[in-house]
Amino acid sequence: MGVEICVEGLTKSFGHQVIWQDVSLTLPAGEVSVMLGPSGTGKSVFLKTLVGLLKPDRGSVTVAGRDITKLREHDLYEVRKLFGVLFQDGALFGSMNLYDNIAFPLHEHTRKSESEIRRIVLEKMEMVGLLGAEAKLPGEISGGMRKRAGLARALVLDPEIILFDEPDSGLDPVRVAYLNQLIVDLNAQIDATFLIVTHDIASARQVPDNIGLLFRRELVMFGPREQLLTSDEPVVRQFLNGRMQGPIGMAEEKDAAQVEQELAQIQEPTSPPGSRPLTPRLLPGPGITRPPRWEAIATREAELQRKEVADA
Ligand SMILES: Nc1ncnc2c1ncn2[C@@H]1O[C@H](COP(=O)(O)OP(=O)(O)OP(=O)(O)O)[C@@H](O)[C@H]1O
Repeated sequence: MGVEICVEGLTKSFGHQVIWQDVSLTLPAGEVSVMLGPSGTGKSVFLKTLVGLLKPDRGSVTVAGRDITKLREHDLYEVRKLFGVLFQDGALFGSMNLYDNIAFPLHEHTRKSESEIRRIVLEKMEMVGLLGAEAKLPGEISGGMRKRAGLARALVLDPEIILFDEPDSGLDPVRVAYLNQLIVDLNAQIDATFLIVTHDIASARQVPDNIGLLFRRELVMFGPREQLLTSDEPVVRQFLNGRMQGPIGMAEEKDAAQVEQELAQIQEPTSPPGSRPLTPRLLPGPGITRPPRWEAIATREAELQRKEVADA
């Protein structure tokens, strides 16, 4: 069913450089959340802190009831088994074929028989659409296939949580669309908690239940998708619309007067309620049962749209 991750008052710096401070949020069990933010705002550092690869200066990260920031290495190792991580480049071993790459965590962390390992590897390869490519080397396949192979490897230990670091980086828009569908389908099938770091706004609009935005060392917002997509918060609107005008600058150096002037120039500085139809959610593909929460989300989103129209 996936597990909840509860982050409270998390702060991380490297030397004198504060990356982010006082970050608090809950990633609900079994839901898909996306973390956005301009380059260098510490999204990857956030993922690494969640999985215990980096230690925060302050705050807690509670996973399955245990604060991982306080755990000793041995206990942390146990909690890490709940996680699957898809790194940006798939992080595959170049000299191993896909089968051996995907089987690697099973050989490392379990005592399963070869026939059981084979069954699991082929099952996960089928889930990500890679059946038949077992003998290929990572260098012989496309970037999209490497991501899928990395995802199959992240799945073999049946994780309760999957962290995706820019799964769409370097992929063309069609491959991104296929990957998004795969993410939504997988979430419906395995019910794990997903956190995706991405720069791709189209994905962020369609895929998650929840969206967060990091900016200027703070978590500006974290909440249900529809709340962020209809937000009037200038940073959120600028980022989701991919505009130059607004608080986010090339090097985050804009002053308040400049921001105000820019916002006044935008055609729809405060879009009237009801004028922002929600981007439809990406649904699980045919034959995949939707998790029960989908009905509640659809009702919630419909209510929000009705309220916006009524307020207009
Ligand atoms: N191990 C480290 N030691 C020192 N500084 C680090 C370390 N890891 C990350 N940083 C710094 O932390 C900041 C945030 O980096 P991070 O890679 O998390 O940003 P990001 O939001 O993921 O960026 P992008 O969107 O470009 O991938 C950067 O200034 C980076 O140089």
